Amino acid sequence: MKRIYDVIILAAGSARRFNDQPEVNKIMLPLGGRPVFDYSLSLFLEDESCRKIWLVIRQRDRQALIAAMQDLYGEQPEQVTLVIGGSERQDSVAQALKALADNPAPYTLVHDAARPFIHTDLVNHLLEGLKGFSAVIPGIPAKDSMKLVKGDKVIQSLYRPEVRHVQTSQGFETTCLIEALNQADADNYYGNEEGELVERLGIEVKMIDGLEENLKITTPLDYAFARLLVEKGQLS
Ligand SMILES: C[C@](O)(CO)[C@H](O)COP(=O)(O)O
Repeated sequence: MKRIYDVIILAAGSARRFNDQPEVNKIMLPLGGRPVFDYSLSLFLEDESCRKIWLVIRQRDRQALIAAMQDLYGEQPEQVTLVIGGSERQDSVAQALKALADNPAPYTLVHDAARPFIHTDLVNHLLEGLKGFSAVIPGIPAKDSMKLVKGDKVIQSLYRPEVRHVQTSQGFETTCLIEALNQADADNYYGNEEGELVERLGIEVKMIDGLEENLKITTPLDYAFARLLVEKGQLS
């Protein structure tokens, strides 16, 4: 099996929507006896197609993360390079791309460390999709109706069958991801996620089916739900 992709795991978020204690990083919280970040880290460590893991962290979490990896693996695994993130998601991805630029893999995946229940099947579907597209992202159908609003005014009702909740991992040809980030930087444009930055280049982005269980731990309620799922043996 060829090691064809690198993954950028984003673990440097400010967790503004999680709590009012910036010193607590949700990706370090315990989930079934190990930290949240280890769920995706271990999946990519075990994936034979994955060459390197660029783990983007906050400077203040560095020591704690190194200590956690020592506990889990005896040492920091050699595939893992720590990168200090920027203030926004996009700045963090840009930092990682800078770090990998000398020797990029053909493909780069971007994953949220706060999505512990990513599955190998999803990673394989992304890689399959990248044979025909420069950017492939997963999404799941919206269950609720979705509306665009400005303040308290409804601007537009979205046609639900065409609406998706976007997930990570997202997969890219590395050259395409670098171009998308460079263009966004040149335009001083900040998007929600990397797929959007590729769209801005006029490049088609393929949507594949995400997984309902691939939830993101954004709020304390999400964390409670994730713990319940692990405790009940629904997910591991
Ligand atoms: C990329 C993402 O997971 C797609 O839904 C989401 O936008 C990440 O958001 P965050 O603000 O970086 O947590």
